[in-house]
Amino acid sequence: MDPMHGRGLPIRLAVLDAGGTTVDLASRVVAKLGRPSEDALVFRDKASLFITCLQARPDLFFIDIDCLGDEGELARLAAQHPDAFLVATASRGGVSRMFAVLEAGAHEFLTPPFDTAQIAATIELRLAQRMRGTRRPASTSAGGDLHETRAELPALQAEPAFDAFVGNSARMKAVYAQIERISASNAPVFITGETGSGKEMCARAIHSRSNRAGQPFVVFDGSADADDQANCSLFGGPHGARGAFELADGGTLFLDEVSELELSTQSRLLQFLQTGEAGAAESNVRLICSTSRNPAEEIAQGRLREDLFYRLHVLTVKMPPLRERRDDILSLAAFFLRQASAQEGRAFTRLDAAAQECLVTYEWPGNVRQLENTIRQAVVMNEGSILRPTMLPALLGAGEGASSQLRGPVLHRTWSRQLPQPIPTVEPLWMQERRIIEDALNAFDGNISQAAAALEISPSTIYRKKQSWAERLVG
Ligand SMILES: Nc1ncnc2c1ncn2[C@@H]1O[C@H](COP(=O)(O)OP(=O)(O)OP(=O)(O)O)[C@@H](O)[C@H]1O
Repeated sequence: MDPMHGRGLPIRLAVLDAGGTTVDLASRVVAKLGRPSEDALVFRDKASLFITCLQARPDLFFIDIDCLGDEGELARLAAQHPDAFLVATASRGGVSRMFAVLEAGAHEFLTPPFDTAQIAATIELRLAQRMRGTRRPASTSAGGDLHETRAELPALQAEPAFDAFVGNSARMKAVYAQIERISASNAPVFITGETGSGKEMCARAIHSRSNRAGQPFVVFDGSADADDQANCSLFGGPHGARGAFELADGGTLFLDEVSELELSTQSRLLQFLQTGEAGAAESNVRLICSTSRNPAEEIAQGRLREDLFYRLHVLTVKMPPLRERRDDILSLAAFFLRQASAQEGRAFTRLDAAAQECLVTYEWPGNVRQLENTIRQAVVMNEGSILRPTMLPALLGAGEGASSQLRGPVLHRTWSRQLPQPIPTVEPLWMQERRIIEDALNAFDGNISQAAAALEISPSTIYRKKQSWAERLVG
């Protein structure tokens, strides 16, 4: 049997369009396909498109590229829906734009005037080729497939992708490539990135891939000691006390938060970079420094010596914040869930769809460390095999407001050391409604038709509600 190839199975179409032209085009094209189709999922903004489609798994996308933003977002959508057929539209084209859009993962790039018959024929052909033998079973009805489609979500990759790093987003792949290139050199490395984004992990990966791998890797926290103490701790003290440079001899010294060192200690560091001497002795140490602050601002404020910065800034890595690589959130969450469950003796194996949605839409100002702490807290405080949104801190579910309050260019370091605190609120009506509907969906294992029948509403009401929650959560 070849269920997806059969013409009886309705096509699920998702459209992103701020104006209306793309919706109109999509419906005219789908009408010509000679296949049944479900009611189109129409989105006015990209955030609700991403969230809802993660579960709905459309077969066909019509995306107004101007509404989506840029080709990077298109690549993200294509990566999330490798089996779907992706049509990008724009009011204006151009060869270079067309190449960029197709390279990002679109199958077609259309600009007016649209030849709907031609487009339908192309899609028909490609759908038949691409969808043969894949995805939803033929018996699945339009309203009753959430369970099946969710089960078909690609298995979350819970294994490290590179050294100890979990995450296969394009941004992290670029970081992995940079680490590989940088490892072979002996030059200083300067790592920037918000707190908790993985700077120390990056330094460890550079060390473990370098020819110093068998030698010590010493971490020195520039924010930890007062000046005199920092000087001694780094360069050695009176009475032969060994400093971090000596301890790291032959290996790598990772100097975290370099701009928090006093300027006199920064001068001694500069001296090391100029002469190779740390304290009285010659030192064979590779220096990797980091900051979670903006170096330009630190220099402007007089907290970071400009000459030191330029000496350090030979090879650089920028760790992207988690909110700029949301593709990694669920893999990381699955990894931390498995790890925390094993360590805490719990039975959690997966996150339900609503919990996934909470995690994917949150801003994560404390980055990967905050995600790790959040999952661990949920695992420790709860029992069961499925992690649900009610087990997560209220801050994540609150979505609106919470994220914008916490968003900011420079996050204070101490933020990541704290777990998000629940915000006491009266639960708005739509949230209560969402909880009731989600409980019903859970009770019927995600089957929308059955949940709708039990709630005495229509399946399409559930779809509409889900769409409106997604809009509220990002709104
Ligand atoms: N890609 C990743 N995969 C798995 N774990 C990660 C990843 N990135 C970070 N972590 C984990 O997140 C936590 C924070 O990482 P790390 O200490 O490297 O961040 P940082 O940027 O150095 O933080 P800070 O600025 O506060 O010093 C660690 O427990 C680390 O193991």
